[in-house]
Amino acid sequence: MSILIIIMSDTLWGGVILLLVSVPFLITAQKLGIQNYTLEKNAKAIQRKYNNIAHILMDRTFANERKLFGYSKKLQQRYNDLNDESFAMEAKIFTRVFSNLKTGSVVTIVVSGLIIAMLLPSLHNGAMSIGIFIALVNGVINLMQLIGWQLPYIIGDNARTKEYLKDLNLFFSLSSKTDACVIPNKENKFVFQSIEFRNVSFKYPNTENYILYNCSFVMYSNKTYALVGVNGAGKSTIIKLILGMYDEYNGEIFINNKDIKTYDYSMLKSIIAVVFQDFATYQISLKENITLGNNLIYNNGKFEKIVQDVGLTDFIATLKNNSDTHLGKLKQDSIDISGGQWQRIAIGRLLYSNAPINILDEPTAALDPIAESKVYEMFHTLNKDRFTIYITHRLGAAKMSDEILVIHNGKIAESGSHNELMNIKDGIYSVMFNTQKSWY
Ligand SMILES: Nc1ncnc2c1ncn2[C@@H]1O[C@H](COP(=O)(O)OP(=O)(O)OP(=O)(O)O)[C@@H](O)[C@H]1O
Repeated sequence: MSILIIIMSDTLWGGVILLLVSVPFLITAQKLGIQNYTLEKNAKAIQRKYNNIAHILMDRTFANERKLFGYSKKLQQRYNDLNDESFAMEAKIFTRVFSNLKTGSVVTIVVSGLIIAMLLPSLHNGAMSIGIFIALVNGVINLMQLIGWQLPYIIGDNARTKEYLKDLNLFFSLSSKTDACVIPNKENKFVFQSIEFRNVSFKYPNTENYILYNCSFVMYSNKTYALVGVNGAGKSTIIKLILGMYDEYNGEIFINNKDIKTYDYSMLKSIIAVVFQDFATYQISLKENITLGNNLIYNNGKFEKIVQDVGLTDFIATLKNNSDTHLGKLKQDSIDISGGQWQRIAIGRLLYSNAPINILDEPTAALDPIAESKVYEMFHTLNKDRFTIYITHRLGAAKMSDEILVIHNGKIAESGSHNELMNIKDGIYSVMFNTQKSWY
C-alpha cells in the first residue's frame, strides 16, 4: 500500500493503472475458482462411473456373467469414453489455470514496464534519486506480482473453498441416524413379547410414493410369521422399519408395547438379527464368518453346536484348516464354497448372534424350492425358542409358518394360517399359491 501511495505521489496515472489492472484480475480469479470447482466435481462424478466399470471388468464376482454375456468389449469402450471425458475436463481446468497464469505474467510485465517508464522523467529531471528509483522499481515489480499472482491465487482458492462448503453444508443437512454405528448392547435381558405396526405410512426420503399406507398388524412371540407379497410390495421395507433404520414414518411401531423410537439403538440392534437376501460373504475364516454374529467372541461349545445344526460339521472336517480355513479367493489356501454353503454360514451367523427376534429375508432365493423348504424346516426346528419372521416368495416355505401376512397396496390385505388363507375364495394368497403349485 505504501508503495502505491509513493507511486501515486509521483505519477497519479501510474497508481490509477495499477488499481485498474487489479480489478479484472481479482474478478477473473473469483470466477475461475467457482468454474474449476464445478468442473472438478463433474470430473469426479465421471471418474466414479468408470471406476465402477473397472470393478465390473476386473472383479471375480462378475466373471461368470462377463464370460456368458461377453459384454467386456462394450464396457471397455464405455470405460475409455468416460476416461477421455474426464481427461478432457481435467485438461480444460489445467488449460484455464495455465492461460490465466500466462496472461497474468504478460500483464504484470507490461504494466510494470509502463509504470517504470512513467517514473523515468522524475529520475531524468533529478526529482528522484537513483536509489529511490531502484527501490520503487523493485516495489512495482513486487506489487504487480501480488496483484497478478498471489492475490488471484488466494481469491480463486477462497471461491473454490466457498463452493465446497456449500456442498458440504448440503451434505450435512441430509438427515442421518446419529447412532447408526453403535455396537449392539448384548448385555440386556430382553424378553420378546410382540411387534405391532399401528397405522404406519411410509415413503422413502425424497420420494413421492407411499410404500406402506396405514399399515397395521401385530405379531406375537409364540408364533412364527411369514410376510408374502409381490416384488416391491414392501416386505423388506417393513423389516427396515422394525430395525429402526428410518424414523420418518407416520403412525407407530411398538416392540413389547413400547414405541421403537424410545429404544436405545444399540438395544434394538442386539435384539434383532436378520439374514438379508443379499447377505454378506466375508473373505475371512469360516469360524470368523459365523462368530461375526456376536462381535467375533468365540465360544467353542456354541460354535460347534451351530455348525452341527446348520449341517456344516462334515464339510468342515474335509477342510485342511477346518473352521480356520479362509473362504473366498483372497489367500492362496482360501477355498471357494457354494451358494448353499454360504447361505448356511449366514444362517449360522444369525443363530450365533443370540438375538431373540430373527428375520430371514429371502436368504434362500438361490436355492431350488425343495432345498429352500428344507432350510426353512431346519431353521424352524433349530429356532423354536426364538421368534422368527420369514420373507419368501416360495409359498410352500411360507406354509409352515403359523401366520401368513399378505402385503398388498401398502397394507396387510390378508392374514391367517395357510389353511385359513386358502379358504378365501379368489384371495390374493390362494391365487398366488395355486399358481405356484401349478408350476410343479
Ligand atoms: N432405499 C430406497 N429408496 C427408495 N425406494 C426404495 C428404497 N428401497 C426400496 N424402495 C422401493 O420401495 C418399494 C418396496 O421395496 P421392498 O424392498 O420393501 O419390496 P419387497 O416386497 O421386499 O420386494 P422384493 O420381493 O422384490 O424383495 C419398491 O418399489 C422399491 O423400489
